[in-house]
Amino acid sequence: MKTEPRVVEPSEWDEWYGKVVLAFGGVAAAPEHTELIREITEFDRTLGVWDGAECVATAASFSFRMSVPGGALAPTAGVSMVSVAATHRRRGILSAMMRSQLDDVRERGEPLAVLLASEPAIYGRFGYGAASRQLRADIDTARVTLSVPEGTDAIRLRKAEPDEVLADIEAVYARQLPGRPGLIARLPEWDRLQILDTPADRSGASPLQCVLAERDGEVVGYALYRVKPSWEESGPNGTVALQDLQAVEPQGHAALMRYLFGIDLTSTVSMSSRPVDDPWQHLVSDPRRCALRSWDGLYIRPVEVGAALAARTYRAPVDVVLEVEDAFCPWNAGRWRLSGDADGASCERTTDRADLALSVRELGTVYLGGFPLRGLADAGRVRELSPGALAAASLAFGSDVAPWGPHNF
Ligand SMILES: CC(=O)SCCNC(=O)CCNC(=O)[C@H](O)C(C)(C)COP(=O)(O)OP(=O)(O)OC[C@H]1O[C@@H](n2cnc3c(N)ncnc32)[C@H](O)[C@@H]1OP(=O)(O)O
Repeated sequence: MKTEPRVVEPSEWDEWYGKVVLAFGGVAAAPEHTELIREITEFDRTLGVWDGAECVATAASFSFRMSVPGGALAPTAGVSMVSVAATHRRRGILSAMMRSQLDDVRERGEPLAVLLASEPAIYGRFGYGAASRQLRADIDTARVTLSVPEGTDAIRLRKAEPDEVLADIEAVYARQLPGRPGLIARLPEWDRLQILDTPADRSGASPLQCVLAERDGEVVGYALYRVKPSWEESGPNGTVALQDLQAVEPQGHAALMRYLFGIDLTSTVSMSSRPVDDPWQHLVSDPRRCALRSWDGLYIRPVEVGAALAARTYRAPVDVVLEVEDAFCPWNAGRWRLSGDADGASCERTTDRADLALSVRELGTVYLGGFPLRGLADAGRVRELSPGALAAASLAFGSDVAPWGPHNF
């Protein structure tokens, strides 16, 4: 069998997408969901592997722009829908697709690739590092109270149908982009994917609901959520399942959270993908009763190390030579001098002595500023070769705002 991945023709897409669905458990999405996925498909970035007439593996990427520390939007390949048929697994097909895809991303001049992994163990070997975490919480709103900041009462809340206020929602999301590393600028049609609402998406909960936060008539935040009712011997015990919440100011955020806490007949607000520094954590009376925990979030792969490191800014001045190891994309291997500060950076090849040694995967982990280089050094994954270099670089790479990837793909 020829395992060479090749680009998928539009006429092959149904077969191709059917294999994606099968690999993820075989539960077909609603027809409108499938149609939307087809519409957002970039066919020249959609790979398949065929065994005769049968598609046995899939991998797609999208032409995203991702917010990096400093606020620039860096061209980034968004990798998704990766699968290999159970009949063809563990014979190197994923590796062949990753090879082909990363070569293509490089040719396109995109310095970074990003993905959300179905399983954390898959992508490290291809140079992807876990770069953010996503906060999960189940807040006991019957017992936990919220103290909102002064001025919150000036926010007006308005219920709306998500599709009728999509432009307002998107305007708030777009305003967030430069301030939070990891956010992905929305491509055309992807806005509709975020509010897709078919019975299959609901798992027994209500249709998607939307509440807007307005100040003086201007939309400053929104929450998208469902309510899952539950009736028990002791009374109503429903759950508010938060899908997305964005606010451009503290009072908007607090007003939306207070609203969610107060929805009648519910006693839990549940969330599975929030930034680890989500501000409501500073407003609650009892964080223990919020059942806080976290998952891995974005996985970042510097595809062109020099361009990737020059695309972001640095929290403190840095001038460091990195010895980078990259077995899968050897064009990155070797020494790079990174010089930068809060205004910009350059990263060029050098023959100077190295200050720090690390693999490209570790560079991916620290790229968005969510994990310190210091922690990786303590784990033995970064080596300090010049005394003092680690502390300076660790400070410079950090971000005051935690990276977060709420954009589904
Ligand atoms: C961004 C996304 O789309 S995430 C979605 C990923 N897809 C899925 O989870 C769907 C279900 N799973 C699958 O389709 C497949 O099992 C895949 C795509 C994860 C792996 O495909 P395969 O063709 O079997 O992988 P391949 O044979 O190239 O394996 C390469 C190496 O990765 C390892 N590997 C592959 N999958 C996994 C895994 N799930 N966990 C740990 N290691 C893995 C293999 O053992 C192999 O290691 P080796 O080089 O040391 O021998």
